[in-house]
Amino acid sequence: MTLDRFHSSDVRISEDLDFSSLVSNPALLKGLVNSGYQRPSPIQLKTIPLGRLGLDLIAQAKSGTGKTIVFSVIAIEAVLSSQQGSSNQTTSSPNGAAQDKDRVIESPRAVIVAPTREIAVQIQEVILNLVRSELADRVTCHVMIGGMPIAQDRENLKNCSIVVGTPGRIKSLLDTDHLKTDNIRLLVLDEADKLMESVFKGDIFAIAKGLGPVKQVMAFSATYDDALLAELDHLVKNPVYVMLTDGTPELEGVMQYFKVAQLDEKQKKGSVFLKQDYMAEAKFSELEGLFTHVPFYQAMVFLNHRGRASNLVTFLNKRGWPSMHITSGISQTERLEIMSKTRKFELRVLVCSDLIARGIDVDRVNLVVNLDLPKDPETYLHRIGRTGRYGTTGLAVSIVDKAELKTIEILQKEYHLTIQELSKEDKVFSELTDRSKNRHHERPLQAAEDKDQFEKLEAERLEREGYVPSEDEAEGDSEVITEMVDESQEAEADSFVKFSASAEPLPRKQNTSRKSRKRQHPSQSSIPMAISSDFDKSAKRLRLTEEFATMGQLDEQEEYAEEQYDEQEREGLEEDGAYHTGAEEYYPFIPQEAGYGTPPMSTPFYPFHGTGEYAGRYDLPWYPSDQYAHYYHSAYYRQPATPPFPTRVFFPPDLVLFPASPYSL
Ligand SMILES: Nc1ncnc2c1ncn2[C@@H]1O[C@H](COP(=O)(O)OP(=O)(O)OP(=O)(O)O)[C@@H](O)[C@H]1O
Repeated sequence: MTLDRFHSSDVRISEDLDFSSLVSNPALLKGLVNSGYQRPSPIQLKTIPLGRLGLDLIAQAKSGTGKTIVFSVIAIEAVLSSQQGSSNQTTSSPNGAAQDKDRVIESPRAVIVAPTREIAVQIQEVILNLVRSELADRVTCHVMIGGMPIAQDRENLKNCSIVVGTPGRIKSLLDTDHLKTDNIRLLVLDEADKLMESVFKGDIFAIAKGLGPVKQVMAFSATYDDALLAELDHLVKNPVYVMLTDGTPELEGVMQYFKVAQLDEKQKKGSVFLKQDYMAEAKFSELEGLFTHVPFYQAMVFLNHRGRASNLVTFLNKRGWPSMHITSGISQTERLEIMSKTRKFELRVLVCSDLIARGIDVDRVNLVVNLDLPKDPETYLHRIGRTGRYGTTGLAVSIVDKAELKTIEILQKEYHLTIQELSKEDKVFSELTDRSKNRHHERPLQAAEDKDQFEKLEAERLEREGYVPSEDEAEGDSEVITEMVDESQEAEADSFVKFSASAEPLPRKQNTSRKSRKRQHPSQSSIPMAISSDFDKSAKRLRLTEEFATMGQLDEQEEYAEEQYDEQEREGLEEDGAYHTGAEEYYPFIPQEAGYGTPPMSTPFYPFHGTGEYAGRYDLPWYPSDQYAHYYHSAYYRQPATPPFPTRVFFPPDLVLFPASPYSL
């Protein structure tokens, strides 16, 4: 439900029209009104009539301006119109509702593909809301995504008018002939530019081919670049283009700021490892300051590091901000649970990777924070588009280190984004934090129960305000580790280290999926070679290559690839209809007596630091010796670096694994 409140021109239309001029079926119209949609947005006004005519479309409109409704309405209308005149046509009541005795058994008429499971689930919810009151018997919609039992999909396909899913799962249902294509007339690609990237492209083209020639294809996104548009042209024949933004699709209602996190003098002298760690901590405490001063209802915090995501969640929960995190390493059931908690307002903060930078719609999110900057400007725009939904207002703050400032400059200069500095001394900051003023990013909470829930969460948090971290947490055992570093080489090593920012204009990374790396013998991998050549025995330290320094970081492409891998590789395991985590594939050798059991897939990889083949095969941060694996492990988890080391598990021929510390888990 959407409140009657300020909406920016991003979603306002000048015509005095409502949905009745766009939708002919009275039951669908009622569904729109019941879901809170009165007046169409510009993209809805322009695109729904074209889609209903059966035209191929490539449409672009800013984040949160209602693209989902466009293709949902077109898909539902396609189902309804295909039922007219067919032999199993229902007897409709005067208002368009079907009689029970005439319940329609459907084979799919439309397939909607989205790059992530969360987006697919969200689209299904929108469609079910639209058909709930009067069309539930005529339009069935099921979501088919990786990480969930495929047997359920096969069952659901026995009566399903609209399939919504992720590429890998849809392709495997097509390959196994469970998804019948005879009646499919419409293919929708949501977040189409993402679906044209190498991770998905093969599957998308295979799906389009599998569906046969006579299809309407519609593609939607907030961002396209020329190369991806050219790819799309091979798929969407003779498209009508509806492009609603010139240049950068910056949302009018989202104010963007950046804030620089600093190290103190003592920290600046730390080792490169420790400086990374200190910077992460400095960013955490900037975030805490921001949360304490700037009022918000819900926030999404993006970062590029799985291990740090779980550390941040621990940090925030201790301080009274109920938080959870979603990255690709989390099992699908858990991911859905976390999204549901976010939607129910049980969480104040969702910590996430770029997996959910796109498409996710949580109306109460009025603050987005980047703790690391993303790799490309499109992802930046998608991230900040998680607030300011449907022309409302929101705040986006990037907490950056000095190196990342360069990326901010690129976003400002080359992409013409208005990102202002936010420093505590600023007027802007005091305005944002002045509770007596009408803050531009604050929006009313929609439901009465939301207000109660907000008060409850705030009261709980205030009780914990003034949380003092334990000594371990505050200082750790970093001194011990610092001593291991030869300071004379500090500057040299620093020159190898780059955080996520780049002086180049935000390059795209190549797709290096876990699948491909997993199968590579370490001797074939460039990463171990690069490290070992930089291992200076006399100085007893590593010289960091850029690749090495960024290990442990999440890569957006890689995360998406992992989703695909999960879907395709586990297919065989799911024949019995049970859900297999795949842990047995990833950790076949971890012996029970080591004290772990088999870790679930949701276990982040980064508590482990390995050497030799183990690291190469399982995509762990790689070290040339157990000493250095331990060194990094200790620096990362703030454990003493002195022997005795934590339990070591040896695998032939030269495999060493350090267990995660209790601190990190
Ligand atoms: N006509 C409308 N009137 C009121 N609210 C609307 C309307 N259309 C969409 N909305 C609401 O706007 C929000 C954003 O819509 P939606 O998720 O479809 O945007 P989007 O353009 O697909 O965004 P993204 O690019 O992030 O995927 C949703 O909460 C939706 O309920």
